[in-house]
Amino acid sequence: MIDVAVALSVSDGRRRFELDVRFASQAPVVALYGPSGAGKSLTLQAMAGLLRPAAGHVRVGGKTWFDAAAGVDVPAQARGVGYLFQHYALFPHLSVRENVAFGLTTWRRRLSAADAARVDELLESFGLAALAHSRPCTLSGGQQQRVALARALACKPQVLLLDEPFAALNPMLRQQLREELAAVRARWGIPAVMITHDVEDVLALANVAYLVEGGRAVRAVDLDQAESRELAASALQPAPSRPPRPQQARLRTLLSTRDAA
Ligand SMILES: Nc1ncnc2c1ncn2[C@@H]1O[C@H](COP(=O)(O)OP(=O)(O)OP(=O)(O)O)[C@@H](O)[C@H]1O
Repeated sequence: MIDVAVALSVSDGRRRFELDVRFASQAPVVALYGPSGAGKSLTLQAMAGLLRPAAGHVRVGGKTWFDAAAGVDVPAQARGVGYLFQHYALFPHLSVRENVAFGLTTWRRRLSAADAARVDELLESFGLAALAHSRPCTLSGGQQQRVALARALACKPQVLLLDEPFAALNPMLRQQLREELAAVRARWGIPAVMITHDVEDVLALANVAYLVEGGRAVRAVDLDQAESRELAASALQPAPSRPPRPQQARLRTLLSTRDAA
């Protein structure tokens, strides 16, 4: 169960943005979908403990990571989050294998045999074994993305937080990597929250999608109950100026929760 209710305000002195996002889902893959600047990345950062909300809570898999009322605020490094950043953020001076193993090592400890086996399994799963000793700058975009995914999974996270995981890839690679991610995520049984602008990502990977607009989750779409990809895609269009269509009545049934809260 992923249960998020975060309220916070960010300001750089001239601009101010109010975030008040709530959603709760048992789904293995939750998508946060919506226009640029809607508050999706801030939500993920608050889940990861990189931003401290003024109010609300973050609960994942029965554990409370943050609860403003109860004074709970588990440090980011203790939350068990596998975070995939938009631009991968690989360490350029480390090899592929060292990047994947990064979260499992400390400056004085070598990898345990079990951790080393896990790293090797991830390298194998993502087709990276032959590149294990290469540096990130010598890899293609798709290969770099696989390294970032493997690194996010290496520390056995409670949840994967994926910020636009496929945005930098060409359409063919996107499709391939969606399939790889879906397979590996399911095999390791780790729930994920994914930010995306791309309806295809939602349709390929998510069980439920929350449309985020203006700092709020304004609508939930249960994709497991979607009657068709077309209907699900229609349901995810932002509200303004959507022309009335014959499917509208059927679409309403897709919107299992009109207000995501
Ligand atoms: N430190 C900050 N100070 C002021 N405004 C901020 C700060 N951080 C983020 N914002 C603003 O908050 C809003 C939400 O940002 P956020 O990064 O969550 O959007 P997003 O939905 O992830 O967008 P995108 O899809 O483009 O990545 C944006 O308008 C952004 O400019």
